[in-house]
Amino acid sequence: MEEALTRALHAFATHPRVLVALDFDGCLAPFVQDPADARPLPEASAALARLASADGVQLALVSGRPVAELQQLAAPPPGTWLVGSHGAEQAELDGSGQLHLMPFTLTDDQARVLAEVTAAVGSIAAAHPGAWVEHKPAAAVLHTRGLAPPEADQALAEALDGPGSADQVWAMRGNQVTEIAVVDVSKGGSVTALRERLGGDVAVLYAGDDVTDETALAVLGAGDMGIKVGAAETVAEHRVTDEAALAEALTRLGVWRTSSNDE
Ligand SMILES: O=P(O)(O)OC[C@H]1O[C@H](O[C@H]2O[C@H](CO)[C@@H](O)[C@H](O)[C@H]2O)[C@H](O)[C@@H](O)[C@@H]1O
Repeated sequence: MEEALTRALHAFATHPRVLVALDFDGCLAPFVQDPADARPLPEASAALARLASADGVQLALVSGRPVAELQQLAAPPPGTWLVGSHGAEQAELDGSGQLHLMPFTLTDDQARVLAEVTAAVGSIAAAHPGAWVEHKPAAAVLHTRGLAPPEADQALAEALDGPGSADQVWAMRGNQVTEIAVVDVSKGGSVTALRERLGGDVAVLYAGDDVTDETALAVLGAGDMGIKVGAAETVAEHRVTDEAALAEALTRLGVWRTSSNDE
């Protein structure tokens, strides 16, 4: 691990209260062809369990995934806060691991727009064999991981320029996906809300790999710590090469955090 990252993590570990907020796909879990097969690296899961057991640490997963799916795939420790659908859904696991989901419903108008968007994205997928549509509570997602790059780029652009440019929708590019949502949410707004929920007096570590994570990395300030996973452009101050390197960083943080509490 780079010396600057080690030093920053060590300093971060000394804050009395910390929020450790993490993206899931491409961050805790390596990318796979079928989203249902994504799982956190075992080292990442062990690090989360250690962090969750430390005093003064609130753990949160902040994902584009629907909350129910995030819980099932990530299997986070009891006490973890969950943000799903890029901020549209909020939930928390209580001390015994029971999920409490905040009510979330679309208006009739949003439901109508989602149906239109879903149909349009379905037509684009049908025109590009190998592409497919993921259905979320507030969005339709065109997946192109099964396509060769030129066609994948074309299909993703068609989704952005077509249904993604309609009124009352918010389109975002992700890793080999274009997502079109009918609610205006972001991971940045979610991280700010999580901080406020803790009373504001808390240092925040956020790690993520994707364009959608940049909004969360951008709301960090003095005393916080942003970590980009991978080589893409970022506003984050720190970077790790891949999911395994992030798991190592989280493990160190957990060890420092728990050993300082033992002293
Ligand atoms: O915010 P995240 O937790 O990073 O979730 C982002 C999206 O992740 C999933 O798609 C991505 O991972 C898939 C499995 O590795 C991969 O096949 C796909 O190409 C990636 O874009 C998920 O399917 C989306 O709903 C999430 O928004």
